[in-house]
Amino acid sequence: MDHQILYFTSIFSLITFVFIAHRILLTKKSNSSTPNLPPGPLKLPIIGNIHNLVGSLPHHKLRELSTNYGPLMHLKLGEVSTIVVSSAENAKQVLKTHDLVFASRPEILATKIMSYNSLGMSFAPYGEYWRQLRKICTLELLSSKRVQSFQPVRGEELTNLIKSIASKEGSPINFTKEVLSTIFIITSRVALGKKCKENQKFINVVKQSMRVAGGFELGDLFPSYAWLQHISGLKPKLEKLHKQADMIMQNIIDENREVRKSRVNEDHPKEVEEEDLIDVLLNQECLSDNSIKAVILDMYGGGSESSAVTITWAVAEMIKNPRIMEKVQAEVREVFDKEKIPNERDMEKLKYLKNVVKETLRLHPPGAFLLPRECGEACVINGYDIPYKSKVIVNVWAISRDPSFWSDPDRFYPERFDENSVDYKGNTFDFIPFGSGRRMCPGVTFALVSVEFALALLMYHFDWKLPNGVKKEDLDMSESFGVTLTMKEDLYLIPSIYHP
Ligand code: HEM
Repeated sequence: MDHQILYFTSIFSLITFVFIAHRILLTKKSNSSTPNLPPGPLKLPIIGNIHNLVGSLPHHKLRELSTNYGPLMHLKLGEVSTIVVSSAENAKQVLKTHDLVFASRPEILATKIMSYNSLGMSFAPYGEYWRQLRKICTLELLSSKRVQSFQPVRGEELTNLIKSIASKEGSPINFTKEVLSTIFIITSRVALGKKCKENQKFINVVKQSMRVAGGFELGDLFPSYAWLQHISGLKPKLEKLHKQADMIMQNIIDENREVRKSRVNEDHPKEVEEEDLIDVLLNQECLSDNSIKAVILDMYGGGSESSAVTITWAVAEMIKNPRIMEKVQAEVREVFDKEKIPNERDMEKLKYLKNVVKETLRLHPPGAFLLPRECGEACVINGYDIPYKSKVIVNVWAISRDPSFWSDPDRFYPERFDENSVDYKGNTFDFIPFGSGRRMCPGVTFALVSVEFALALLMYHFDWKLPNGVKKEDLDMSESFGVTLTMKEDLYLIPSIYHP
């Protein structure tokens, strides 16, 4: 036994030694040909700047570092050359001036496993395949017309949410969970159809994989050492979740194919308005089953938590600022009362509520770093060399709190948008919660309709207060960094019915 322990310790020490020696040699070699990189903190052998990220949340830490090293910063995270962008001007350089150079995404273990080797739109390499998917998504899946056609599904599920909350009147509810579940169910029904029996199981698998995939992964930081992927245990966890998700989705696809066949035989195919996203995808002959499954996962991964978390942050901010909540409630109640019944069509009249959503996305962008980009060819920005294959992180969270653009930047103040006509199109680089350029979020319309209408209903039907005598000043607004920037603690609130 002792011999065995000695044997394994020696092997382990030898591997560690070879690894460290190899890294030091590589670091020296690359240092000798270092181009004029953007400034950044001193890089340590092997780990580079990983230690600089320890201690607080990554978006906070990177903003702190950028105040010392500037809005275009170079870090080495393990093996990965990383460019951090922390100002609107530099974001414009990356996302507009050099849009084409930065149109790809780096390969990430989680999406490689979950999205069938990055077959989804979010992480597909820039090129013909991605263009095809993007076209299908913008013209077929997420066009305004299609988003409108899902109005009954959204209406029904949001009504269920209101009913469920009303039944718990007077007692604390887990607001975060209630909203997240509803948004997941809406996505599920829109993507997979109402009758899918396994929706709830699928939702759970997707939720789990998002939990597991958030954060920096050791294997992604040292891509040339594939064995590191096994150390964190992430790979087997993701593989297991992928298998479960794959089985459920494949069943749904097969079932849908059967139904379509029998409908064609009976000579009454589905009307366009009845089509779920899966029908639309099955209509595209160019897509393999794996591509269809990867795109469905995009809808969940991209759309569910980000929309739900925006609603939760908005309500938390309003709880802290009762004046704002009262103003929103007065507006919503006046508009909806006039029409007798809440209706998505009246959303255009809710100017102040729309400002509240904008202000929420400014202070709490769900994608604090957008989705990462990759430098497709060496280029120069502001006189600095950006190496080929560098990973690019745009710290949107820092940009939308930049005091040189935003007065009193940390204050939740929706009125700032009364005079500021900034929109979500990604042309004003101090406000880019949905990104910008060719990889900008294709789900903006879908997201805004869900977020704004859900908020309007929650403000129309209920008054809200904190439970157990918690004062608004004591509400914990700490963040948790993951696939999306969520509240660290679930938000608990007591509803009282205003409009039954
Ligand atoms: C409040 C809600 C949402 C926010 C804040 C958000 C934000 C973002 C951001 C920042 C990106 C990266 C953009 C870039 O790299 O420039 C993105 C990409 C993406 N989003 Fe969203 N998103 C939201 C909702 C949705 C919804 C509802 C869907 C679909 C149903 C969706 C689907 C996608 C997809 C597929 C991509 C990848 C696009 C590509 O790489 O070509 N998102 N989103």
